[in-house]
Amino acid sequence: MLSRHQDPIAAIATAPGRGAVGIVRVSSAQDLTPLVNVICGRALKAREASYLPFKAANGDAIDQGLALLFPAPHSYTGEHVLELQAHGGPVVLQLLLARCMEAGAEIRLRLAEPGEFTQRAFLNGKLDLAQAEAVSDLIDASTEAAARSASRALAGALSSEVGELRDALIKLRMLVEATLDFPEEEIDFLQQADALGQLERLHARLAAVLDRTQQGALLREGIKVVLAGQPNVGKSSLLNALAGAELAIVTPIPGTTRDKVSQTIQIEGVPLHISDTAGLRETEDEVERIGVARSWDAIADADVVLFLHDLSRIGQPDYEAEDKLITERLTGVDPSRILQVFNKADVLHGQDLAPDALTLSAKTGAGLAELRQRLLQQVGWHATPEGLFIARERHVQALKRTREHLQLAKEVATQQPPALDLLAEELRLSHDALGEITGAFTADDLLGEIFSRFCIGK
Ligand SMILES: Nc1nc2c(c(=O)[nH]1)N(C=O)[C@@H](CNc1ccc(C(=O)N[C@@H](CCC(=O)O)C(=O)O)cc1)CN2
Ligand SMILES: Nc1nc2c(ncn2[C@@H]2O[C@H](COP(=O)(O)OP(=O)(O)OP(=O)(O)O)[C@@H](O)[C@H]2O)c(=O)[nH]1
Ligand SMILES: [Mg+2]
Repeated sequence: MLSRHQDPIAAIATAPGRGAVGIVRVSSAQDLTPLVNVICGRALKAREASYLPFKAANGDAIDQGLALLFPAPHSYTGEHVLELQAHGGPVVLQLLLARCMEAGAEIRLRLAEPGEFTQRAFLNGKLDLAQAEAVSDLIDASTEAAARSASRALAGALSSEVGELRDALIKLRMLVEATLDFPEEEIDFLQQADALGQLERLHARLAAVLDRTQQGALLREGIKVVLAGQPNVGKSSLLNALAGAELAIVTPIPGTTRDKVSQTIQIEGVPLHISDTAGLRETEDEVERIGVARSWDAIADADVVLFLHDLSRIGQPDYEAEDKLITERLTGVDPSRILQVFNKADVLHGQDLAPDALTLSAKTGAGLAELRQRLLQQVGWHATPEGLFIARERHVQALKRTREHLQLAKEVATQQPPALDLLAEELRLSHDALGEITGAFTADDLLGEIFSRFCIGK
């Protein structure tokens, strides 16, 4: 019996809906000649487009289109791949897919699951896991910078950085393992080869790759920013100013915003998921109270909280007391995630504000450019998008685990005499963690999870 990963599969590869051209594709470990003969009416030359009618079971043409056969292993999946490029109507493509299923019944053709074509490309060694993820990230890219860096990751930018680290790690492992086999020479051997120096250089290189990977992950995941503060300080006005659109309702009435309003904007290609929230205050109004509870949830979940203050009310006892209450409740939030922002600078300029406080006007736009820079700085964005590759939090975590084991290895190696078996073990664990990025050591359920997030036909 064939395993799930060897069944022939078929899907519509193009986006649902109407389009100029639509593609049905089939991938199979077995020869596709019989299927081609039935649907195309003749044999196809390898990797050459042929214009012909796609035949229904009764011999009628479903459509006239281009057929392409990529014999294994020279295809996207590494298997035999047939592409039927038809006119891009949803009904035509459904008919064509149904026709493939019917004609492919004999080879037990089934519908592909999301990401299954790319999963096969991975399983057949056409792409490693980081590249396969980049395929999905390229399709999902929401900014130009994200698309460019996904394309670089697809071309293997992250993979080759990881590959270089891995090669250095393997060299070191071999040295330590060899030393373990000749205990009488052990210390000399390691010293001669400058094992500690190698370890330190590897550690430094890993730090550089980790930094670039973190930048790449920022580009993919973006940052959650929450606008918080008392009613009427200008949170909704600031959201609108940052988004450049009238998204949230603005009025002089305190308590205008009840529900969270969110919008994704980009700064230098980094996606910022901004949420405007209900003004924080004690209230008898039930709807507003629910809104305020949601504000606190949003604050707890944010990467950055912009705590807004109203310059025109600073010094007023009621206002100050309310701000103090909010400040007290914010002590549960990591202070490095909070930015103090003083709004309405057009009315009144800063008095004795904290030195790192931001002063701006949502109304005139003064100070917004500085806010944008501070937001990027706050989340550690220091890259120029050129040469960057897209990455995921998963990659960052794997690199951090790699670093932890290297750190432990360094500690063992500096002891006198070093415990060689421990050193070997830490290097092995480090190597395993690194391997998770490209999929050399990756659990099946994680693979399933990664590919299930792709679109169907990819
Ligand atoms: N029509 C069509 N366009 C497409 C795809 C596709 O599957 N079909 N792709 C899919 O998502 C992307 C391109 N990816 C591809 C990757 C490898 C091969 C391929 O045939 N590789 C062979 C031969 C390489 C060569 O000629 O140098 C190989 O790897 O052996 C094809 C498409 C984007 N455009
Ligand atoms: N002069 C001046 N007025 C502003 C500025 N920003 C907001 N306002 C005014 O302040 C009032 C409240 O603004 P909103 O943006 O609705 O305030 P909010 O913080 O969202 O208020 P709630 O939704 O009630 O919590 C409106 O009348 C705005 O026009 C500013 O920079 N300068
Ligand atoms: Mg509001």
